[in-house]
Amino acid sequence: MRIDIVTIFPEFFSVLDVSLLGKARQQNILDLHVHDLRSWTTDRHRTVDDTPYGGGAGMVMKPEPWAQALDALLRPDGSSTLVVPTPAGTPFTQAIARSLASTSDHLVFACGRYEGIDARVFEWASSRCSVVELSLGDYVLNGGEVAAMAMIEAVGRLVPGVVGNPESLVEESHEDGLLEYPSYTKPASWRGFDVPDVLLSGHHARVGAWRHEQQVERTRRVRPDLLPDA
Ligand SMILES: OB(O)c1ccc2cc[nH]c2c1
Repeated sequence: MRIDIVTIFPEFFSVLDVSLLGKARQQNILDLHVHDLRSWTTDRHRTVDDTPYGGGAGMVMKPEPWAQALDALLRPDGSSTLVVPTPAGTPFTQAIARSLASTSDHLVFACGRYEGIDARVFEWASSRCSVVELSLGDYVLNGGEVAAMAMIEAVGRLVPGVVGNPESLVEESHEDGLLEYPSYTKPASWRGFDVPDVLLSGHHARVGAWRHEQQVERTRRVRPDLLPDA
């Protein structure tokens, strides 16, 4: 999978050189490139923003630098997916992460700043690629970079070969629509707190049943909206 990120803060993504995603880059499993939007400006001040039509506070990102960047990065065959982090987007979920990981092999992340990107950019881009506007949650960040980082990690880890043991992806929160069960490791008794006996029983069927019960109970308590009869 190739991932391109366009931002005015390219240094923000230097963290993608470490950990699992960094290793995947070194192994050419993930082909990840970060671009400075100002590379596509033409004026002496490398301007990327201007005042909003209709008035109001803040500035809006100019359309032309974005169009120049996307013209350079989007695949001519229309197979790219343009991912736009925005508070006004569709809530990002594990299902969307799975969909992006399995149906797109080229993602371009457009990280906005200020009050956002001129809306015409996405109208223009929609004839050149799939445009997906996604929200990290019902709160507002100062720009798209933090959201893009979270989305890139959630998608990147699902790409085959990135996570060493694919089994570890199966029993995670949201993978089966439920929150994950509580996990424990040695010692069996710690500061007066004991690991549930069933986990020490060696009885796999009972362990499996207990873990599912824990998932349902935790989901009902913390995220009842995820339960099928919600
Ligand atoms: O909260 B967010 O996900 C988000 C995304 C993009 C921009 C651009 C300016 N503010 C933003 C906030």
